[in-house]
Amino acid sequence: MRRVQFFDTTLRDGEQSPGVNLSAEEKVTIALQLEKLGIHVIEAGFAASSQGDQEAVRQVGERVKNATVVSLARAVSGDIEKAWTALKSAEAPGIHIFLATSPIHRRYKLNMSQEEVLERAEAAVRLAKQYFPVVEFSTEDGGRTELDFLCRVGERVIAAGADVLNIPDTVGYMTPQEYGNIFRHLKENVKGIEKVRLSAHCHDDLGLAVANSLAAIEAGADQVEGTINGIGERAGNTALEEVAVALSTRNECYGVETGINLKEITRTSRLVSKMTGMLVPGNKAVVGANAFAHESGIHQDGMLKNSATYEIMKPESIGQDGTQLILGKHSGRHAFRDKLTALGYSFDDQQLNQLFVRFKEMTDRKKTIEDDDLVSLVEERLGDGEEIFEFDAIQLSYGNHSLPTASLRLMDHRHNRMVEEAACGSGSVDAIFHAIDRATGEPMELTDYKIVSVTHGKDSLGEVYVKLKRNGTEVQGRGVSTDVLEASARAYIHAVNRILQRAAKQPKAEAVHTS
Ligand SMILES: CC(=O)SCCNC(=O)CCNC(=O)[C@H](O)C(C)(C)COP(=O)(O)OP(=O)(O)OC[C@H]1O[C@@H](n2cnc3c(N)ncnc32)[C@H](O)[C@@H]1OP(=O)(O)O
Ligand SMILES: CC(C)C(=O)C(=O)O
Repeated sequence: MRRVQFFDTTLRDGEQSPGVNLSAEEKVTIALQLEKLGIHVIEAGFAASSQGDQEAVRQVGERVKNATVVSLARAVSGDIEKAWTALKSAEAPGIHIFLATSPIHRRYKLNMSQEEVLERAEAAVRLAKQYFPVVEFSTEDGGRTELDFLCRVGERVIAAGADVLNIPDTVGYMTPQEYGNIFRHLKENVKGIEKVRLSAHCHDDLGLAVANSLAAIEAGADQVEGTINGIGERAGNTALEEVAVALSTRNECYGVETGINLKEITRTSRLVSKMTGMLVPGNKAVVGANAFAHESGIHQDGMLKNSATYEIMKPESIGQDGTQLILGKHSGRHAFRDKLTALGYSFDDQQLNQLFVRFKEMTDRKKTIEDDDLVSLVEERLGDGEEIFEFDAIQLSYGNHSLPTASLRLMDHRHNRMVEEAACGSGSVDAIFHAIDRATGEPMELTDYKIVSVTHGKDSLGEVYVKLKRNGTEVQGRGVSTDVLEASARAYIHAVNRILQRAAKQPKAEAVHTS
C-alpha cells in the first residue's frame, strides 16, 4: 500500500495563531507527544525569527529521535545558516525553505520577476543541500501560481537537489478539484518529479483544508502537512487528526497507509489545546467533546441497539474514553431506562413512565441532567405507594412590603378532581404550605425544613426535605426542582402522601416513628 507521510507544523504554523506563544520547554513536550503519535516530520519553528525560537528548534532537534525535525527558512542564506546552527546536533535534521511563486506575491510582496524567483529558489536549495540531508522546498501561494511557472519552479528545485516539493494553498482559496488537479499536472509535466516527495499544505479559509489535503492525496501527494486541532494562521491549517482518521476510516477510498498511531490522537489534541490555550470546539470532528456524544432519543435508542447506527468509528480507536449518551431534552425512554439501570435501579414500565414524565419536566428547565439529578428524581418516589395528592401547578406573589401569597393546584386522586387553593403566609414557603393544607383538607405540623443544592451551576436542582407530624406519626418528604419553592411544595405534598399512606395501613394503632 502507498505510504503517506505526516508533516506536523503545530510548533511553527500552529504557533502563528494569534495569541499563541510556546516556550522551548512546551515545544519539546508537544514534539515528544507528536513522536508518540507517529508523526514523520516535525517542524519545530522558524530558527531565524528569534533567538528564543532558534533555541526551541535546537532543543526539539536534540530530544526527538524518531522523526525528522525541520526549521522553516526564507530563501536567504542567513535563515538557512541559522536553521543549521539550530539543528546540526539533531538526530535527523531537515530544512523547509519557502519562496512565494504567485503573481500577487511576486509583484507586491517580493518585487521579483519569475526569473529572479527561479534563481533565488535554486540558490537557496543548493546552499541548504550543503548542510541538510533533507531539504523541502515550498512554493508559497502555489495554489494561485500559473501552472506552467509552478512546473518550472519544481523542475529547478528538483535539479538543485530538493527532496520534497510542497505546494501550499497558503490562503485557503482552492477547491478540492482544483487542488487535486495541480498535483496531477505536476506529476505528468515536471521532469524528475519521481525523485521527490510531493507534499500538500492547506489552509482553512473556506473550511476546505482537510478536503483539499485528501484530494491532493488522491491525486498522488505522498506527504500531508498540517497541525493538531487545525490551529494556525487565520482560520488555521489542515487538522492532521482528521486526515489520519479519514484515511483510516475510509481506507477503501484512499488505499494508503500512514503509520499514525491513532490511539494517541486524543491525548495529543488535549495537550496541544492546553499548551496553546486554543480551546477545541465541542462539535469539532474527531476530537471535539461531542464527537462521540449522542443527545437525541432516536439516536440513543439506535446506539443502544447497535453503535454502528450512529457511529462510524469507535471512540476508543482514537483514544477517546467512549461513547456518551447525554440525557437531556431530546432523550427517550430507552436511554432513560439504560441510564437508570447503570445507576443500579430497575423499574417496571408503569414506574418508568411516571419517572419519565418528571424527567421531561426537568429537562425543559435544566440543560444537562447529571447522574445526581437522576438519583434525586428517582429517590423522590422510591418506596412510595400510590400518590393520593399530586402536585400540578403553583403561582406566587411576593413583595417585601406585602404579604406573600401562594396559589396552588393539585390533583386529588381520592376524589379524582383538581383542587385549587390560595393562602398567605409569613414567607413564600409558609404561604405554600398553608395553601397545601387547605387544598388537601389534611393540615399537618411542620417539624423540619431544609434545602440542599444537588448539582452545580445556576440551573442546578434544589432538593427540599421536610418533616411533617400528625397524630404522633412523623415522616420525611423530599422534593426536587430547579426552583426551590416548587421543590418545597413537592416535598410537603410527598410527606402528606406518606403520612396518609401510613395511616391507611395502620388505621387503628398509629405508631410514633420517624422515617
Ligand atoms: C506563509 C507563511 O506562513 S510564511 C512564514 C511566516 N512566519 C513568520 O513570518 C514568522 C516569523 N517571522 C519573523 O519573525 C519576521 O518576519 C522575520 C524575522 C522572519 C523577518 O523580519 P524582518 O526582517 O523585519 O522582515 P519583515 O517580516 O518585516 O518582512 C519580510 C521580508 O522578507 C521578505 N521575504 C518574505 N518571504 C521571503 C522568502 N520566502 N524568501 C526571501 N525573502 C522573503 C519580504 O519580501 C520582506 O523583505 P523586504 O524587507 O526586503 O521587504
Ligand atoms: C511556509 C509555507 C509552507 C506556509 O506555511 C504556507 O504557504 O502556508
